[in-house]
Amino acid sequence: MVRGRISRLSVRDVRFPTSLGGHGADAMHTDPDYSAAYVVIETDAEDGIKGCGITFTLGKGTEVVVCAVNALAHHVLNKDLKDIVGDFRGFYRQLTSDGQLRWIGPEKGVVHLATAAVLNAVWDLWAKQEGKPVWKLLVDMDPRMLVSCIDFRYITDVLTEEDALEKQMLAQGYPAYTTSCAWLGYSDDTLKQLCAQALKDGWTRFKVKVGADLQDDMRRCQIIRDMIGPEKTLMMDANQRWDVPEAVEWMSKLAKFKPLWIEEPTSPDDILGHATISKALVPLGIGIATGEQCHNRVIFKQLLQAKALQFLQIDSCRLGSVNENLSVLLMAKKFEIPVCPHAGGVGLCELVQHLIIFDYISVSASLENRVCEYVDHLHEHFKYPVMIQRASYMPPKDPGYSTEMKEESVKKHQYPDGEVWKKLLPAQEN
Ligand SMILES: C[C@H](O)[C@@H](O)CC(=O)C(=O)O
Ligand SMILES: [Mg+2]
Repeated sequence: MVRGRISRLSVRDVRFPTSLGGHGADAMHTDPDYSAAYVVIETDAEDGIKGCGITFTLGKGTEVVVCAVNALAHHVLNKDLKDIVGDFRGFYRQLTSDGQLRWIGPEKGVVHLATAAVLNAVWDLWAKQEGKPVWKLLVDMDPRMLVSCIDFRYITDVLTEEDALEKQMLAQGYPAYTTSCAWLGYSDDTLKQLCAQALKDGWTRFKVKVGADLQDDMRRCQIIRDMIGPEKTLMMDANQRWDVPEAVEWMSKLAKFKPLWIEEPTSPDDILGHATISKALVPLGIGIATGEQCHNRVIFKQLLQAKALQFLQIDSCRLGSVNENLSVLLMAKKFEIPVCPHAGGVGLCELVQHLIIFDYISVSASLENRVCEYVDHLHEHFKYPVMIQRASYMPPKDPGYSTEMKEESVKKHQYPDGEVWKKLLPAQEN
């Protein structure tokens, strides 16, 4: 039973100095410090249960997301949780359609990242109170209640509430792929060492970062293909580095390494550009994957309508939490496009596993061409870290959205006053 009135919302800027090890680097984001705006909401209920939510950032700018969370706080404070989840669509819309704040969105950028962090905390709180992991809360939910969480505004031309009520169920662990071996910040030796270890650990699908330098890409892709052999799956990720013709030309040269997909070949806003690239590369056996920087459900709708992608990558912290992701999962089902979520960062694996397990059980009922990203960084800072077995995500059992961070990790990494940053900042200033 949901209970309590939201009595407190706090938000902290938590940063991990991942750039020091080259972790997370790609052709456009060369020195990311994986970070999060970390939201905790409390209620006046006697159970003392807190809801924790994050959104993922790359270091600088997290303070801006923190400001945006604070600007949204008045929509959450003093609300009964029962009223929020009883009209979740209305609450979602209240956050995303604030008559003043929407000017600096709408439903995109910093204000949408902040919305995701707040709503992720609400979902965590709700699931903890129900004593279920979020995926199970969703699976068990009456379909009418489920669709009542979705804001169908702007997508009724492809998906209506009636369409959404026709989906079905099943259950299992979820196949994963690894990105951890081949960040652009890694030397060839590190790449080889991590790839050998990943093979030993049973990984069969690997993603490599490309796009900064063609000769470099050819060499690194050759190393990986030689190591994993012809049968295992290779994906490539350019992180928006190219113009449209450049993407086609570059990938035509990398086609010999047989990538399943090229991810984010160009600007995430260029729907027709993605369609052009897709038209050119699909005949070479290369699909287009995108979504980790897709603003909202409307852009996903248009990518689907334009046949601009073959693999759809939802992100648990960029869209408006579970609510908006539900609408995208249902649209992907309708267009028969497999969902292969973006994960990694700080906590993205922890969150998105709930969405993809729900997708499999309740929406797609298929594993064909479906795989969820896994990145082996920063899980030790979470109270309920992901569990990977035989290169698959095992369904989380703890109540909530797996969003809660260990308090000592938050304290240590809080920016700029945490122990880690107090040591690092004077060194970086010199
Ligand atoms: C900056 C991030 O590490 C980015 O490269 C992640 C990404 O594109 C992915 O995991 O995919
Ligand atoms: Mg990517």
